[in-house]
Amino acid sequence: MGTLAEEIFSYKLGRPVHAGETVVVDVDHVMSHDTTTPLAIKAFAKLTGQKTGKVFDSKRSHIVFDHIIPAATIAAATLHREVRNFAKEQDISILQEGICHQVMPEKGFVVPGSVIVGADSHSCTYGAFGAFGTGMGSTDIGVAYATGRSWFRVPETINVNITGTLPAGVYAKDVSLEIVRHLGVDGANYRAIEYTGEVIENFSMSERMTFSNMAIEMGGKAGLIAADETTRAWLQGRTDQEYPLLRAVNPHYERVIEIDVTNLKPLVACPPDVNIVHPAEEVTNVKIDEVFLGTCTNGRLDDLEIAAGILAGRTISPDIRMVVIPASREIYLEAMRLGYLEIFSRAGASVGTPGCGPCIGRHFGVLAPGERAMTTMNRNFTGRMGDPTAEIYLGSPATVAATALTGYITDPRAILLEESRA
Ligand SMILES: CC(C)[C@H](C(=O)O)[C@@H](O)C(=O)O
Ligand code: SF4
Repeated sequence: MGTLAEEIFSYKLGRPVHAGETVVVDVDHVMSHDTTTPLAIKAFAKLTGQKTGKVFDSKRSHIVFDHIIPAATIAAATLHREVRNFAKEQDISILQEGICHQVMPEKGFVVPGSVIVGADSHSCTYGAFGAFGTGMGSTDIGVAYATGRSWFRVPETINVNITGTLPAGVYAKDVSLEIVRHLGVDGANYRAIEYTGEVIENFSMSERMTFSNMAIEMGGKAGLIAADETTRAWLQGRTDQEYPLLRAVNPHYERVIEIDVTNLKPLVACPPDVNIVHPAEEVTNVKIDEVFLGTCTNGRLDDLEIAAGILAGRTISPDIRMVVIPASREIYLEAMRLGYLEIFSRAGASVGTPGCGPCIGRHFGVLAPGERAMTTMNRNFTGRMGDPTAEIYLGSPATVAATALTGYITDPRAILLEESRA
């Protein structure tokens, strides 16, 4: 009996567990990536003895190369080599086919009711599958690699209940930004956010992942959505594992937030914080230098489809550069088959290898001093995409595609309306 977070921990431990309790849990999977694994290896080596130590289970330990792939600098290439050597010693296969948070579910590692820890803050994305996924520092992940266990303080839960009908031109990302606007960047510190309501129930797995992904932008420990038939259908063919469809039972939520999306407009988060949210139509005078479509928030097939729909047969503003990076190889290949990549390329975009790309400003589209980017990312922190004086704006794939056409932040409804008249 309890919130979804309490139900998951109760299921894992085989006894009723309540918020506030500190528990030690056998984790189902442990993940780190090219940027965080080197530090995790240090912690792991300290704990286990460099030469003799073995990870708790090499099939449930995952290293993903995604943040700087292919290596952009000698330093990155050297780190990659160090991690490759560790992976070989430990019999861990390195996943090199996209962003960790996309690839982990695609490979069937994320099933409802499981607990997954990752050395990346957006590991909360797994909550979209009714799994308790959470990000931890590399030291904690080193310990999890060694022992297969992690400790948690079972979090209190904020329920975000989303109702109404999404207007045309408004997407899951806009709703996510609206939630951050409500809660603030620390409004869910060490809380689980549990998303419920008809809007969530009708959303695809991809749209649900956008929500769960952004839980950490409010300080959330997890961003949970109860698994259902949509989850089951997505997992079909990806895992043979049995799993429970857990849901909250008579939950006691710390807070309930009701959001009706019926009158929502396309939104933009302005720098330097994700909760500085304005309707796109109110910031249309902002001149943009680069647009970026991708990331673990919005680099999935439906995101590319929305943007391709807007860009088909058009070319981007000559004053702008556009970068498109599908979140995984699976998405890349499907987008290629469906002709989206051709649409982007013909429109004038650079299409990149699946991975994080310019999201953390390490390669493929860094910003010069004073430049501005309009992106589908989850964070607009100062300096994230390159020079510290550059600015980052966040919005939906539609807003990003519409902006690519005009060179200024553009409400996608303007373009969609024009299309429906034509
Ligand atoms: C580099 C990594 C540690 C970081 C994170 O944990 O989130 C990155 O993925 C990000 O999005 O800022
Ligand atoms: S795509 Fe961006 S937010 Fe997601 S894991 Fe990579 S760097 Fe972090």
